[in-house]
Amino acid sequence: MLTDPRGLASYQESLARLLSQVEALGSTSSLLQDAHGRYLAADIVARRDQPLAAVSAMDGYAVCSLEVAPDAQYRIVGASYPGSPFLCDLSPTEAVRVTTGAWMPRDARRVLVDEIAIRDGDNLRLLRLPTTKTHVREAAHDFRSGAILATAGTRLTAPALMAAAAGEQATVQVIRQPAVTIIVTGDELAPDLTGVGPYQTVDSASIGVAALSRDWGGVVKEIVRCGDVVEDLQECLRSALHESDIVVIIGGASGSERDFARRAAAGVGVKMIFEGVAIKPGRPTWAARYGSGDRPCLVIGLPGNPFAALAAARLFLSPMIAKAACGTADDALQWRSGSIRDAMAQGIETETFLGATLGPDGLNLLSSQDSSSQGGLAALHALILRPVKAPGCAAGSTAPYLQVTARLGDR
Ligand SMILES: Nc1nc2c(c(=O)[nH]1)N[C@H]1C(S)=C(S)[C@@H](COP(=O)(O)OP(=O)(O)OC[C@H]3O[C@@H](n4cnc5c(N)ncnc54)[C@H](O)[C@@H]3O)O[C@H]1N2
Ligand code: MOO
Repeated sequence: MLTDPRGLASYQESLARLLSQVEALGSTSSLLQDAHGRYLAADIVARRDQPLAAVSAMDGYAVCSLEVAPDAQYRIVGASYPGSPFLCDLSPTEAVRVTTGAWMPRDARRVLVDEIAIRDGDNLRLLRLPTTKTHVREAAHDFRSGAILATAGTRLTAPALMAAAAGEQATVQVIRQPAVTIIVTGDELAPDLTGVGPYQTVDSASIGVAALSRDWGGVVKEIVRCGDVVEDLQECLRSALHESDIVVIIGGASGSERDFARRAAAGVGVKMIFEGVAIKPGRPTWAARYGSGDRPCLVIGLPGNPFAALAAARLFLSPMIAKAACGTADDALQWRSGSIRDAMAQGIETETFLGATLGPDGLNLLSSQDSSSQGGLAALHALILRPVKAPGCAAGSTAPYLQVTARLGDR
């Protein structure tokens, strides 16, 4: 394996060290309607049979005999609709009007669908013979009370929420979402997006990193802006460390006399996990842990250059949040293989992640890969991995990529 000239560890090694410090948070109960996107801490067990009784699968007429003669005639004795059943005993010449989902009358065995029925007042005769299909959904044909509808660890996506609701689960046990505080450092950063002064920079990085955090299941408690003063940064850090599961510091990550993030963190008693990673962009990324026992807090320091901050957040922060929110980082580490539309030169001495757009015909590299570039970010869908000194390749070659926002692997 090639060694980084600065002695920094690889992405995989740094990520593994970081993730070994992350544990799934405890559980909490939530109303089902508020649990969208959350991970189940306990199985969802059906509290009822579904359906509770046999129901009609079609609009038509329920009759009690499976055998139907071509000249059969019936007297319609009532109507059963979903929510208002008509629960009579039927004689062989009686029929009950039913619509889809209505409880079948007792003893009714089949439904003669509207398409073959001719109704005249209370009398019913047939246009032609029915098929062998009964058009009846038997009681509990979907699931029985006690059936497991979703297992612990499942993400409550739209389909999973529907299953949980069908099982009559008004409240569910879900894993607590990690509370994320974002601290942004830099004297040059404008306090808000309106009225940015001539020597100021828009704080775009925190907006993107906050959104990415939410995408992966974090709750962003606060975005705190702080100047380049160690003591101020330490004060922000101290309160963030006590109120959050994850603290993100953007900027001030490299080593100049104006970069204070790591110095400030060291001064408030965090234990470094790594300081810099052999990747591009994102080399100055650092990580640390604060406290132990019940409520440790993890700190991730991102570079200030916006594309570098976003890429490093996707590579490190998303898996951290995913692991804290569901017990495994797998959902955030779904590497896929994609066809790259452009030819690529030989890889450099550092493992590189290239921004790309993902379309139906493969991946297109963004025109600028500069770590400060933001003009093309609206079309950023994926990060392509270029290993150290990867051989140059022609257009149409395949390479591993990670999607930036979408979860590919909902379990
Ligand atoms: N001599 C060296 N210089 C640099 C090195 C190095 O190894 N040796 N590393 C470079 C790399 S790589 C990166 S990435 C940058 C990032 O360093 P910092 O984390 O210390 O970033 P800052 O100095 O705070 O800011 C860099 C740049 O980004 C702008 N910025 C900062 N915060 C935000 C924000 N929230 N939103 C938008 N833009 C932001 C800031 O104004 C600067 O322009 O260091 C290289 N230098
Ligand atoms: O990590 Mo820096 O991201 O290359 O500009």
